[in-house]
Amino acid sequence: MAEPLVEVRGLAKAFGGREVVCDVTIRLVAGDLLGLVGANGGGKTTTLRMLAGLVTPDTGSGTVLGAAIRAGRIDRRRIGYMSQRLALYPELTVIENLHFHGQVHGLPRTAAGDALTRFGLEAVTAQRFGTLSGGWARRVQFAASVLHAPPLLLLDEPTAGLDAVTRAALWGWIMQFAGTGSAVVVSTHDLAEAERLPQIMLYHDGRASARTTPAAMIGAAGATSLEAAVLARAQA
Ligand SMILES: Nc1ncnc2c1ncn2[C@@H]1O[C@H](COP(=O)(O)OP(=O)(O)OP(=O)(O)O)[C@@H](O)[C@H]1O
Repeated sequence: MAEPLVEVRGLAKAFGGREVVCDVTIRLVAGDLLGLVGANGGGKTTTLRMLAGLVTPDTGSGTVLGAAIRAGRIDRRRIGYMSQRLALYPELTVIENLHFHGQVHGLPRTAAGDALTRFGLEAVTAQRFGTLSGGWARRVQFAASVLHAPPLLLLDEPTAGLDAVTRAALWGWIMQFAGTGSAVVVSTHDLAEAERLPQIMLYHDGRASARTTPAAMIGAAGATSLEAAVLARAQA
């Protein structure tokens, strides 16, 4: 059996005495593409931040890339993390940001140029990151998060607010990246998008359903779409 890249059990996190993630268990091996799906405020971002080593779980156990999740030793350099906030340097141009990112990861200088071509960023090469439109900024963020070919890629609502063409391109790159043998976790509240993912966990108020396929969830609800299945669950 393949060695897990992530194997965590019973993760929980509270802020100000309110539990926002409760008893979440995730196991990922190379090639997995898992969607964390559900309404705003359900705990998806907090889960991703715990996997990224940015938030320490209050309880739970297990490892992320071999490091104990509660010991604060997760090697963040081996993780690609795309947050909902625009996390690159606004005053640097696109190529400068990618060069900087490449340098941090010890990549050859050619890596940034390769990424420009791969993700169709030539038109904005010399533009300051802070002046990009939302769609271009997301593309650049995605390029930065995969530049170092991390074995674990965590994407928080990567397609939120994007037009249909950019969204389709981004999903294409996400699927392609998962196919290279890394594990990818992607959060989304867009159920039509989630329906295309091979595996999902449905979040509601900090609790996540067992991992399943969209088809199984639709079938179990006797519904015709993931959206209808989730609505049926919410009204049950
Ligand atoms: N650092 C924090 N301090 C206090 N509360 C927080 C903190 N981080 C998250 N929360 C709260 O935890 C809850 C879960 O938030 P989280 O961002 O994990 O959900 P989400 O499913 O990703 O939602 P969204 O889709 O809106 O990003 C929310 O009510 C949020 O306000």
